[in-house]
Amino acid sequence: MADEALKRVRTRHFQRAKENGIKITGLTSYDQLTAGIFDEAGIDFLLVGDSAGNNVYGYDTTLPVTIDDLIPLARAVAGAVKRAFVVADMPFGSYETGPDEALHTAFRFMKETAAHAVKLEGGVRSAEQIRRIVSAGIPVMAHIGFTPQSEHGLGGHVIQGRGEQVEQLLADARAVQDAGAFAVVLEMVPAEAAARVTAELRIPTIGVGAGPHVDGQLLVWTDWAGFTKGRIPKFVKQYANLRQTLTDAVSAYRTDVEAGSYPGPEHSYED
Ligand SMILES: Nc1nc(=O)c2c([nH]1)NC[C@@H]1CN(c3ccc(C(=O)N[C@@H](CCC(=O)O)C(=O)O)cc3)CN21
Ligand SMILES: CC(C)C(=O)C(=O)O
Ligand SMILES: [Mg+2]
Repeated sequence: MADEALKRVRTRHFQRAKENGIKITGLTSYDQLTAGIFDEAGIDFLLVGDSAGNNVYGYDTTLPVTIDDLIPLARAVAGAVKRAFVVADMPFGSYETGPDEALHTAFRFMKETAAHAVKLEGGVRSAEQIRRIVSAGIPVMAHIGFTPQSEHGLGGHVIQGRGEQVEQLLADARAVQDAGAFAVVLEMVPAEAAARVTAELRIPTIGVGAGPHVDGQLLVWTDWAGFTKGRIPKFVKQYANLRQTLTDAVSAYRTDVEAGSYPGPEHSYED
């Protein structure tokens, strides 16, 4: 979506990008420093993901994450951007009981942070929630395919939409579009299935492990930057090796302090 250099990204720009065949780029962010860097680099949208559970809070899954865990992060990210569209992820247990709960949660993110939209997981099963939030004037990004909040129900990190399952994926995609979502994330689905969804929908598809035939891409920034500890999904391309960079830096610091070579005169004050 590269042009419109300084104008804020809006939902209509997502729509226009799809219509004009211009790819949309997204990354997660959980803090103001990365948000500022990604925004200045022209990333179109930043997701304050509940993947903060793994990447900020040290949980094994996203399930324990609460609204109160995410609000300060969403405030930091939204406060740091000039152009990027900021999406706040609704955590597990904050919208499933019904449209009233979903709208209440969306109101909290919109009133207590400067985010521009919310995201929630689920297709057909979340359509009424999406409809209610959208009817209150809040844009919703949907999320179908592999939905990490249902990891246990889905039996692990299992690719969704293979073979006959593509019909369910298409039904979910139609349901979120009909409910008024402005875009839909497709996570861990075969490239062919994502291509079918993308061709059928009017709204843009954002792939996370969904191959190239989608309208945009999204990655968890710590995966993409080589910061994540442990296994990263196959779909991630690593663009940096932050973990190694920081490991080398901290070893050098420790060595210097132990050897008495830091701080030197240039880091010390005179009387
Ligand atoms: N987009 C995204 N969704 C996630 O759920 C997620 C991330 N990123 N990144 C951080 C963690 C790490 N997660 C994952 C998810 C999948 C694999 C994985 O290895 N998947 C296999 C395919 C599934 C399988 O057959 O097990 C792979 O080869 O990619 C690893 C870590 C879950 N988390
Ligand atoms: C991986 C993306 C889609 C997400 O929901 C998150 O980072 O929380
Ligand atoms: Mg999430």
